[in-house]
Amino acid sequence: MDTEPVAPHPDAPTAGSKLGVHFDECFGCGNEQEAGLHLQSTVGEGATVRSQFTVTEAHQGAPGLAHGGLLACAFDEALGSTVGNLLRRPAVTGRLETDFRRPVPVGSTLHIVAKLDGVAGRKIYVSADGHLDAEDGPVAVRARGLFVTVGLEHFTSHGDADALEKMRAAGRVKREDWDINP
Ligand SMILES: CCCCCCCC/C=C\CCCCCCCC(=O)SCCNC(=O)CCNC(=O)[C@H](O)C(C)(C)COP(=O)(O)OP(=O)(O)OC[C@H]1O[C@@H](n2cnc3c(N)ncnc32)[C@H](O)[C@@H]1OP(=O)(O)O
Repeated sequence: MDTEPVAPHPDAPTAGSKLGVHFDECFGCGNEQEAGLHLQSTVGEGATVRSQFTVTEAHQGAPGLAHGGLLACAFDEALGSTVGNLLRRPAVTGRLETDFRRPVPVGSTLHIVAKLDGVAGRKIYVSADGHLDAEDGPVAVRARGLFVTVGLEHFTSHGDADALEKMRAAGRVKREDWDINP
């Protein structure tokens, strides 16, 4: 199936909108994960989302340097948030590819710009660049992801049966936020 260009959903948040936490216990963005990444995201121009996170001592691999898997986690979150918020489709990561181009030291902030690249049926292609310490800083990490659209039952049948209720109770993602039959 050919990949088609994709535009944000008509009800997607507009450029400049700050995106909230989608789940308090999420390692990527949640407030209740002390050692988590606490990624903060804002919708950018076009089909983009801008995210930042600061590397702490909890994220080390080698002394003083971010663990590559943790950096991949940041991109998973940034790309997933781009898909979820801009397309309003429930989707999970099928494939995540990362290029580590420069070391990322503890204390540095990664500025991630993620964009929608296209869709082919249930497959959603996204990519992102992570700039070191400034929006126009050198690219330290680059990632490409394939997300696959799923039904909401993916989360309740494979994860927590009460997943949707828990997110709704916390004022987070609601069933009506999703375009379930795009
Ligand atoms: C105001 C706005 C409100 C809106 C609300 C927004 C709020 C914010 C929202 C959201 C933020 C979220 C942030 C979270 C970020 C983190 C995300 C994660 O980390 S997710 C966890 C890790 N991923 C998994 O656990 C998946 C495990 N895998 C699976 O469950 C399955 O393998 C699945 C669903 C991916 C696919 O399984 P199948 O049986 O449904 O479908 P099949 O046929 O296998 O695949 C469909 C198509 O995709 C391709 N595909 C699947 N995996 C692939 C791969 N690894 N590489 C290449 N192609 C792959 C296949 O070849 C197929 O393509 P062909 O249709 O045939 O062309």
